[in-house]
Amino acid sequence: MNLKKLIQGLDIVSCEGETNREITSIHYDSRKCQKNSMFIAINGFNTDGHEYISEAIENGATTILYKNEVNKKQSHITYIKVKNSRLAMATLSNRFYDYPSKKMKLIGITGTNGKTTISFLLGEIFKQWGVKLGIIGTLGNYLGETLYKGTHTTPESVDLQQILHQINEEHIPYTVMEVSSHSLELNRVEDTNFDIGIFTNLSQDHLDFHKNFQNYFQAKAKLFHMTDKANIINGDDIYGEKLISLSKGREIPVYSYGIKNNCDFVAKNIKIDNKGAFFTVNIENNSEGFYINIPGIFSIYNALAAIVLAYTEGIPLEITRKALSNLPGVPGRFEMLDTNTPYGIIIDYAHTPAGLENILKTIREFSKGNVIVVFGCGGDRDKGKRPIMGEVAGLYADFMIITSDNPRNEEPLSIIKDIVPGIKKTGKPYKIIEDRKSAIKSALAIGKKDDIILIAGKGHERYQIIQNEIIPFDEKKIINQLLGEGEVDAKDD
Ligand SMILES: CC(=O)N[C@H]1[C@@H](OP(=O)(O)OP(=O)(O)OC[C@H]2O[C@@H](n3ccc(=O)[nH]c3=O)[C@H](O)[C@@H]2O)O[C@H](CO)[C@@H](O)[C@@H]1O[C@H](C)C(=O)N[C@@H](C)C(=O)N[C@H](CCC(=O)O)C(=O)O
Ligand SMILES: Nc1ncnc2c1ncn2[C@@H]1O[C@H](COP(=O)(O)OP(=O)(O)OP(=O)(O)O)[C@@H](O)[C@H]1O
Ligand SMILES: N[C@H](CCC[C@H](N)C(=O)O)C(=O)O
Ligand SMILES: [Mg+2]
Repeated sequence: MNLKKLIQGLDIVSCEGETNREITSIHYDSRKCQKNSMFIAINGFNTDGHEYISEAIENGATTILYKNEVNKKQSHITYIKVKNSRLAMATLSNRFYDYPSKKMKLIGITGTNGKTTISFLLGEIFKQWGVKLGIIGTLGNYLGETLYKGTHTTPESVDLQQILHQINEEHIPYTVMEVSSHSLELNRVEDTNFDIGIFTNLSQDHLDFHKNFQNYFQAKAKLFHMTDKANIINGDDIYGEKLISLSKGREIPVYSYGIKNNCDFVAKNIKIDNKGAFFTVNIENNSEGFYINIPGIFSIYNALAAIVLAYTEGIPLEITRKALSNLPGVPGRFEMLDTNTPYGIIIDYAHTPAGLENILKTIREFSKGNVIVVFGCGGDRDKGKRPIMGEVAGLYADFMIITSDNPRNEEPLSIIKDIVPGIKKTGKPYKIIEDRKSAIKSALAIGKKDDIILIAGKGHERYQIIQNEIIPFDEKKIINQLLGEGEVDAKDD
């Protein structure tokens, strides 16, 4: 694309050098720059992109978009100074790929827990409907049936617009994407045209980044001002209620869902067993029955969000009903392993106090024996959630093994030390085993008939992040190996 055209109307502080040149790609990482590309220098939290400008040029960048001062400018390079390089990157990426979000129906999901699960429920509903759906989220980016692995739940703006463009190229009419609070705060989704926004819930997470709950909520709330067709909101969540009042000022419909409050779509006649949950919803004056084959009250909330979206899109209720009752399972979410053990083993991605509480409460309801939980907390992430997770585990489990999750650059034992005071409040027995594999091994050795062992926190992840290294760590394979038997259950491998 011609640079002059690309930067037209952009809020530019200064521009030096030739603007009549072709830009073949846009990059925020100097190591990825190609011939005739644009490098956008971002002043990050760890390092400063401005330090890599010469490397970007060596790799072929001919245009540099930047925010801070740049010394030693080269005459054959174009330098464009802006006030906010992340924001400019989002605007330029959107234009570079010719506004891809405008050419599809885009559904954004935000909230602390449930985003990936709801996107998978929608994936199954659309599959049954026979309409292609792109999915962008924690598990990667699905273009129809093809999975492209990603590094973030919500990609950086350039990557996001490139994926949306690819979705257009493949003639996929709908996309559902998880919109993380980081992405809303860091302008990754700026200028993206969302049709519908879905809100799941808000509870403690990511306060390392947002600093306080109000900022966290404000970041999430942005999505509901970016939508132009409808907002679908959990009316039982207090932050959902706030969003409903905020959305009322907008000229688009707001559909609320819930169990307790006076919502537009309310689940009633709830019956939960160890395989799933049945409930009815009043739709067009008919009491419609649904069964989701994932247990737990939280599954009903996830199902409701998907049902409302499907209903408002005109998807026949029969299709939604069939999809929800035959879900193939969401990788790493309430994944009950198929083992020959006298106890059950569940792998789940619960990594927040609310997530852990929901899953443990659900297991508690159907477990005939003891509930044993193996978990830790991520390093370099919200420290405040650690003792709360300890307390939640103590309240609902019979025995806990506290271990490492992704310690990143923290000392695993100091993370564990932050969890312990919460457990101590409950007086429940626990053990500390820093090495996650040994912790799992110990749980398998303790397990007795009818017990449930929950291995929480890492879900679909197949690695551990220790310092800056990503080390292979596949919980299913490890359990398999420890049990010394054949395949445990390799359905999503
Ligand atoms: C807090 C956060 O989100 N940080 C993101 C941010 O990093 P940053 O601003 O600190 O960047 P930096 O590492 O200081 O580097 C500054 C710039 O120098 C560039 N650079 C760096 C080195 C080099 O050799 N050359 C070069 O050009 C980098 O590409 C970058 O553009 O911008 C980077 C580039 O896009 C992201 O990779 C990085 O995600 C980090 C790795 C991360 O872990 N993010 C997590 C917390 C996250 O975003 N999670 C949410 C999900 C959360 C949820 O559960 O809801 C997500 O959407 O994935
Ligand atoms: N509606 C819900 N309410 C509370 N907890 C939930 C809900 N849905 C799922 N969970 C719990 O949270 C965990 C994570 O679920 P999921 O991956 O769907 O959330 P997410 O919002 O995509 O998380 P992330 O922010 O990490 O992408 C699940 O493994 C489960 O334990
Ligand atoms: N999306 C979440 C994932 C947490 C998963 C957990 N295993 C951890 O590393 O803390 C985050 O970035 O906080
Ligand atoms: Mg997710």
